[in-house]
Amino acid sequence: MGHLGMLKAKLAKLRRDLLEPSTGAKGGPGGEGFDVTKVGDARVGFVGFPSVGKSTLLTKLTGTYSEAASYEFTTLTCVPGIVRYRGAKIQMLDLPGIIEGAKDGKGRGRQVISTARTCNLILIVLDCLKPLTHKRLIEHELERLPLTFSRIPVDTLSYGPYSARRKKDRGGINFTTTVATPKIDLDAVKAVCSEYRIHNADIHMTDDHDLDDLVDVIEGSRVYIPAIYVINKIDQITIEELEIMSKLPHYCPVCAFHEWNLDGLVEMCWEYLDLVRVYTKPKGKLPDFNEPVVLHRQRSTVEDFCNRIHKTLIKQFKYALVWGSSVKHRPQRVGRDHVLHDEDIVQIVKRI
Ligand SMILES: Nc1nc2c(ncn2[C@@H]2O[C@H](COP(=O)(O)OP(=O)(O)OP(=O)(O)O)[C@@H](O)[C@H]2O)c(=O)[nH]1
Ligand SMILES: [K+]
Ligand SMILES: [Mg+2]
Repeated sequence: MGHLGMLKAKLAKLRRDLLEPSTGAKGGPGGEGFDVTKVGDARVGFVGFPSVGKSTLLTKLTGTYSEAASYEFTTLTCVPGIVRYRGAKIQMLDLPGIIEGAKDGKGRGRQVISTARTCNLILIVLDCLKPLTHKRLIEHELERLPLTFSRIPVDTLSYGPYSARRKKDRGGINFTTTVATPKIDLDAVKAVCSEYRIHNADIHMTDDHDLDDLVDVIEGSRVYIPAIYVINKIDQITIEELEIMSKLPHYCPVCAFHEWNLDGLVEMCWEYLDLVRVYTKPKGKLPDFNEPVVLHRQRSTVEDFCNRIHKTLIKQFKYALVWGSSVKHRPQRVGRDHVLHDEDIVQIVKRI
């Protein structure tokens, strides 16, 4: 027994070593995510402590096998699967378990967190027998997750007294102003940006403001990733306990193993992803209800719709005809800035 115990401990230690990033390769300030291609209309990442059931959940939800076992750190990499729901393709990512200290580079923590940043929704998977302690620890690890800038299109970063234009990957921080003797200088701006992990941006100030204003502008432009707490293994608790957990906001109780409430979870993901399905209608033909163009609610204008169909379509755009809840008349003629609703039908009329 003693010998077996020692072997088990050694094995666990070796598995943990496997997870440690090799010396010196800490992956930069944000760390590098796993190299998994984004496919589909939205991406959902599973984050949680080891052995809470993330891989079991992926296998049951998507049909893509991800190894599950009773020992910790069974999953050492990112395993993608796909769920098709209401005409949309949702990519789901099973990730290695994270442990306390993940964000400081423990285990594959940084890689997991970097990958989580690329998601449109995060499922924080908890074991219902230890939800509260785990929940606090995970939230602490994810604390820097609110995205700064990374999902905001370049030309919309113009707020209040500042306009900040984010460059793609290089150029550093530039600061320009029309104020003769500004209260702040480039070094100060750089310091603030670095706190927010903004490494490349052009920041222009038209009136004399201080650093607090800059912080407010950046704070105001942060994009948060929605999250659902998936409480797994509810086969282990009583109905009374389950009832309490079901009432908590953003909680979704499931049993991955027996596939209990997985439909409920997918429905909740759909709701939190806030997607908009738009059906295309070619002239003189019926709309295509099988393959909707799936947009995100924040980016669901007619122009966004066109860009998803073809890069150059907007250049030939004259107007669009829209049927659905976003318009009063059916059809109604609209311009490129018109915001589309879920299940609208659109016909693009081109200039000749
Ligand atoms: N009772 C019960 N056990 C479950 C449930 N879901 C998963 N398990 C078990 O929990 C253990 C861990 O499951 P995994 O899917 O490997 O967990 P994981 O979160 O992917 O673990 P790591 O990859 O090691 O981080 C396995 O023995 C599963 O069979 C469930 O709903 N109920
Ligand atoms: K496991
Ligand atoms: Mg796993």
